[in-house]
Amino acid sequence: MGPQGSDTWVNTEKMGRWGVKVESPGVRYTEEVIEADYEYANTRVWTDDTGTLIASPTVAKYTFRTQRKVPRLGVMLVGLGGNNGTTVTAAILANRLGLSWHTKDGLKSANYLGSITQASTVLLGRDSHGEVFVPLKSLLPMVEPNDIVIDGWDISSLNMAEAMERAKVLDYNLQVQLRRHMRTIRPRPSAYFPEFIAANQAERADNVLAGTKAEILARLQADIRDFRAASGVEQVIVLWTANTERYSDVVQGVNDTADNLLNAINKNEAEISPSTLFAVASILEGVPYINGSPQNTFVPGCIELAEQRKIFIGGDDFKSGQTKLKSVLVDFLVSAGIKPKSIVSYNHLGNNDGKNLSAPQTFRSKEISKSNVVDDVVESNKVLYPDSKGPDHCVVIKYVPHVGDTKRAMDEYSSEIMMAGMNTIVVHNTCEDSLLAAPLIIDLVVLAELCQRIHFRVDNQPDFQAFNSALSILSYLCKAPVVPAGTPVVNSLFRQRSCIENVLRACIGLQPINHMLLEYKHQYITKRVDAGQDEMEIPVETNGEVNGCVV
Ligand SMILES: NC(=O)c1ccc[n+]([C@@H]2O[C@H](COP(=O)([O-])OP(=O)(O)OC[C@H]3O[C@@H](n4cnc5c(N)ncnc54)[C@H](O)[C@@H]3O)[C@@H](O)[C@H]2O)c1
Ligand SMILES: O=P([O-])([O-])O[C@@H]1[C@@H](O)[C@H](O)[C@@H](O)[C@H](O)[C@@H]1O
Repeated sequence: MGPQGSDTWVNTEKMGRWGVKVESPGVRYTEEVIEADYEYANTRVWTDDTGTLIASPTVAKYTFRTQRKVPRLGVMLVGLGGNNGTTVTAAILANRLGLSWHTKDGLKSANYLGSITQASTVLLGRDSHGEVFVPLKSLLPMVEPNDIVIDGWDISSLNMAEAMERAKVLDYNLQVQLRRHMRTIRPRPSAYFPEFIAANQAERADNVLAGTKAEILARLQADIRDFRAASGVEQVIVLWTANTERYSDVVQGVNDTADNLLNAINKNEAEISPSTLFAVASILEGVPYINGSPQNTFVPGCIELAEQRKIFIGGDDFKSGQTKLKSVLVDFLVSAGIKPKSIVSYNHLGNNDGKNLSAPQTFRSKEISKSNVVDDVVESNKVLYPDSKGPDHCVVIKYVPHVGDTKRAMDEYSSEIMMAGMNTIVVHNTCEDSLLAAPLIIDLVVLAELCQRIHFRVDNQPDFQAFNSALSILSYLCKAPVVPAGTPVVNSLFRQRSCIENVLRACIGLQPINHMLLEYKHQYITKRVDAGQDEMEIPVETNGEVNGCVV
């Protein structure tokens, strides 16, 4: 049987689904699991007593075990009625219904462009004709976004059809087709503490919960249980796509430990934000919580609570456009030995996110996440930055109502090149910001759900374990990755993507693609042999492999 009960492993018109099956002594398939032995090669570095840097190869033996049954997934969005919330909900409905709509540029159809799980491929290996690329989602059984059940909360009471219209993101002819489906979804009333977001958001806050923070926490937990029971979903993930909050102060005795955080909620402490309250509710209900905004939802006490309860948390702040490109350009420049000296990132947008970010305290949260994304690459090159002093870096966001969700981003990268030369790259980018973020929401929940089904054992450990609570594998999707203590923060986009690809490959017993192409870099002593309908040259002293393919 193939994944998810299919009876074939390769793409067929009938199924339209891909499934990759690995043939190897170290990979075992049962009805319930895919189990794979994997040698994890690494390099340990240390300095000996002469000051010489020593590098030593290491190998750890892992056994990965992935449950094959994909659960019916429910996703509860905090900020359901916002631009991102309405857009991702509409996209799932439009794809599920197979909708198409007329625009001035012709007939358009629903898709998941911008999602790496739904629209990207990975290099699997080589056959006798060359490289074979397969959809990333074919490596392991994953949730089908069309099957996701959406629910959530918003401080605005508009139903989802009204909220979609307010967002002004999707084409009118698509909205007309979606209206009757969207109007039946109405956000649940939410936790609203005005001091954590811009004052200008008060005008939409007509759907809020009253009571102490402990009473609100209990209500949010009840909402999660109610959704699970009423919808019949088997797994729930809560994801914050509500407004950016100001940073919470980390206060000893209030939110510095799990016990203090729970006590602080019971004492109705002021310095507990709505987003942290949602995180605590999710963790206490045993469901993963992902933060799509830049604020420090995961105060130390919240992280400790997640670790105690072994619940996944992920974030922060969707890495959707200007910052995503920055994490590529700076990586390219620095790894090419070119020295960025100044980076200026300006954008203006007119959606409600931009309106909320027009307040200094909420803008500061975003400024931090948009600025720190170059730190790892600067730190990686002491030839260019011996004192670790990186480039001048300026982030500007302006609220211009007229442009709506169609953000205008302008970036300037000025870099020092050889012999006192200067290189200046200017980028202009216009996009509907929510159409960049919505596919990331899909990827975040699809990957977080998959990680719940992956366990592994290392060397001779008797028991299988899960990933750490802070899901660092989600870093590719976030501006400010939340990682376990002591883990390096990686912002380089293609290092982050390689992490996802190679963890999925390890789960099916495949080594990382190393791009060395050694088999094409030396001359084989060959002989001509029959190979099916034609002849092929194969190496004489090998097991019949040529160009890495067994013939
Ligand atoms: N490209 C992007 O759109 C992008 C990229 C990265 C991060 N983000 C972040 O995603 C978040 C959402 O972006 P958006 O464009 O959808 O913004 P939005 O303002 O359109 O939507 C936010 C929604 O959250 C609601 N809300 C505010 N406080 C709430 C609370 N306590 N509980 C429940 N609902 C609450 C608001 O009423 C609104 O409907 C923002 O924090 C933004 O910074 C967006
Ligand atoms: O494009 P990007 O930097 O990845 O992310 C976006 C910012 O450019 C924009 O200013 C902000 O309003 C959005 O919330 C989002 O953060």
